[in-house]
Amino acid sequence: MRVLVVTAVAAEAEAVAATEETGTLLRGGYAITRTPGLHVLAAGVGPAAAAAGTATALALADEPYALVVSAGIGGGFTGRAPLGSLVVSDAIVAADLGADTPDGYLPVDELGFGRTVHHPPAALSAHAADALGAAHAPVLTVSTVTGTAGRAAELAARHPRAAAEAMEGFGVAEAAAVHGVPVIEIRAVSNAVGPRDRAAWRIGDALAALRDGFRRLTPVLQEHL
Ligand SMILES: O=C(O)c1cccc(C(=O)CC[C@H]2O[C@@H](n3cnc4c(=O)[nH]cnc43)[C@H](O)[C@@H]2O)c1
Repeated sequence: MRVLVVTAVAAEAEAVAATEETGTLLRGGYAITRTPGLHVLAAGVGPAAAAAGTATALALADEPYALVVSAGIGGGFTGRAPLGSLVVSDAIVAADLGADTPDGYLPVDELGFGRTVHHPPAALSAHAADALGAAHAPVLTVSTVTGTAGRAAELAARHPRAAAEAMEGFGVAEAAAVHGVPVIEIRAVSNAVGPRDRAAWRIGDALAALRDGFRRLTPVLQEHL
């Protein structure tokens, strides 16, 4: 069983891999840390970087991966995912991939092309959420971090079950789908989705939650993969 975990930055990769070993460079300049059963790639911030890095790692793998995990810190929707908590996706949703119209936002699938949702394996994601004490809910992928109450309310109304937003999950999922590999997303909440307030970020707490979450995840992966 081999799992590819894709983070945005090195601090997230270090929390996930929980090893003293430093990563090596994959073709394309991506840092990858290989531990038994878990390969952790830092692919950069945003859906495009995440898709490019994931696709590269999957294409260059000498053995197939059984699962791809998009992991890192994220924003939590108020009342749904508090600071320092974890969210395991039951859906990975592209929340700003579409068109603005006089009648409101239209997602790209309603425009007649592409898709906006990937569904992780249901039993695996439910078991993972249970083992991690995490919310089991949709995670939104955005290209622009939400920074106002108005935008937060708009997203919360459009996605009433969404617990978190981040910037990479949908890109990772698109690349995984091309390679026929299942995908889940795990986010540790570092900030609330809403008005910009950098002083309120709790990145250290979120990275600690991510580290603890991956320690609990290993037996779940062994059972399902
Ligand atoms: O400058 C800001 O106001 C600001 C607010 C939140 C996050 C950022 C980032 O640049 C971090 C992007 C990075 O972290 C993930 N992340 C963390 N919190 C959020 C969020 O609330 N919404 C979207 N992404 C978030 C993201 O996946 C990136 O990897 C800046």
